[in-house]
Parts: sequence; C-alpha cells; structure tokens
Amino acid sequence: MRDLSKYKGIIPAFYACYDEKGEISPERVRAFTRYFVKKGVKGVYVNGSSGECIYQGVEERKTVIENVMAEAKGKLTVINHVACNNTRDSVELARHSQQVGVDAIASIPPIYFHLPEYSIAGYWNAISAAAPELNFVIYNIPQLAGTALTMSLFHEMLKNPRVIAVKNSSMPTQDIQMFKADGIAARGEFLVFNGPDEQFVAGRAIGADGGIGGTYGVMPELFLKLNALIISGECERAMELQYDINAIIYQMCAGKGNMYAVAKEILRINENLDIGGVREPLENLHEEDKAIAAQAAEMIRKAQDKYL
Ligand SMILES: CC(=O)N[C@@H]([C@@H](O)[C@H](O)[C@H](O)CO)[C@@H](O)CC(=O)C(=O)O
Repeated sequence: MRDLSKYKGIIPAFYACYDEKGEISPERVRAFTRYFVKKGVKGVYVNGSSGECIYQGVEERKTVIENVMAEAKGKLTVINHVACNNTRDSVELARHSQQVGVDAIASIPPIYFHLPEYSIAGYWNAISAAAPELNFVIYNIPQLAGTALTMSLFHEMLKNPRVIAVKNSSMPTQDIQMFKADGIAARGEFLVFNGPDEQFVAGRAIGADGGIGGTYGVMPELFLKLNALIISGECERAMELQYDINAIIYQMCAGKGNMYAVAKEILRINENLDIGGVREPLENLHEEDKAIAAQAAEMIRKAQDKYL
C-alpha cells in the first residue's frame, strides 16, 4: 500500500507569477514558493485554473514547475496540472513533470469538443503513461471544463493503478462521497480533494481528505486552522471560520477585476509579495478594485486575529 499521507491537508493552488511585461517571472515563482514553504502548507497545486494554465504555452508551464521545484523539492508535496487542449502537449508536460520530480500530475478532461468517455479515458491514460512513476489525479471541474467525471468513466479510470485521487471542484458534495466510497471499495485507500473553498467544511465532513483551492493562497493560515478545527472536532468554531472565510471570498469576487487579480493585490498589501497581474483575457484590477482588495486584506487580518 503506497503512502498517500503526503497529500492529506491544505494544498493551495499556485497563482501565475508574471513580471511587469506579463511574462512568467522565474524569480517571482521562486519567491511565491518560498512563501508557501514558510506558511507551512502541505503542498502546492501548480499550473491549474488559479495558475491561469489555459492561457499559457507549454514552455511557460515548464518554466513554472521547474522554478517551483527549485524551492519546493523535499519541502512541499507538488501536484502539477499538465492538461493542455491536446494530447501531445499534455503528454509532453507529463513527461517533463516526472523529469523534474513532482509527486503527482493532474488533468482536467479534454475541453471544447465533447468527447465519448472512451476518448477521455484514452487521453488521461496516455498522459499517465508518459509519467509512469507519478501518481495521477483526476481533476473534476465540470463548471469550467464543460465535461463531468461520470461514475462509469471513474470506474474505467480506477483500472489505472497510478490514479490515486480525484480533485473534486464540482459543487455537489455528494460527488465527493461517491468517488471516495467507490475508490475505497476498489483500492482500500483512495483520496478526494475538496475543490470549492466555500464548502471546505462540508467537503471534509462528507469524506474529502484535504483541499486544493484558489483562495487558500491569500489566507493559508486560515485554511490550516479550519482543517485543524475539523480534525479536533470543533464543528461550531469550524463553521464560524468557514462563514468568515466565505465573506472574504465574496469580497474578493466583488470587483470588476478577476478574483486572481484581487488575490495578487491582497498579497502585495498583506505579504509585501508582488507576483504581477493576470493574463488577458482575464481582467486586471480596475481603479475601484483597489479599495475592494484592501478591504478583503483587512478582513483576512481581522480573521487571523480572531482565530489564530
Ligand atoms: C472553479 C474554481 O476555480 N474552483 C477553484 C476554487 O478554489 C475557487 O477558486 C474558490 O472556491 C472560490 O470560488 C478550485 O477548485 C480550482 C483551483 O483552485 C485550481 O484549479 O487552481
């Protein structure tokens, strides 16, 4: 039985780190990785939605993971999302991921065309075969990918022994229970990561082993505390913290600028960490968003004072 404990906990989704020209900044990638090491999170989820992967090229994504590993190796569990909109590029990123020594690779299903389940399984198994030494995480995010992980497709993928987890970003928490129950029945141990940050407590309660989230990056201490409250059985306090976290998320989403642009402004304010803006067509900060981000940053500081 392989040791899956290295995946159980708080795994922030890594944001894209750009320079002033909007190019990937290796220095800022390394600085952001050191930030997470210092915060004491379990690991990082790289090149995912929060990493703006869909707007980057293959070589850019290789640069990101290479510079994350330069700081994270041996200190953080690293899951690298490798899906591109075609099998060939996804396979290349999977091969490269094994070469740089990540712990696991992850992949959404193919996007744009709606393909039959045997084609989706073929896509995922080709990616996994390119990194035979790595664990594979199925990424279920139907609201963005346009394709849901069905139970029949999930059972087909369980035939691949490298498949160890589902990162479940669908909104029904029952999906977590279904993947967890059938994964355990098939394997004895199987992981599910909670995707929607707003329902971390609910997801953990119904069986998620930890979480991967796009807002963890601006408040890692709060999600570490939330997970600790769940483990210690302090349900009332956990619910209270989840409510305060959700108020922060809603504030982050209240601007004209994309949530990730607001997140990066919060990092400048609270952490003196500048990782640039977001890549078009994502919307960068509008002038009025700076006050919104400043208020979210203050809400985080107040929550830290209240719970930590
Ligand atoms: C649809 C979406 O982006 N979901 C996020 C959530 O963390 C989301 O940002 C959060 O719940 C705020 O709505 C994650 O599940 C996905 C994610 O962080 C990633 O792939 O980088």
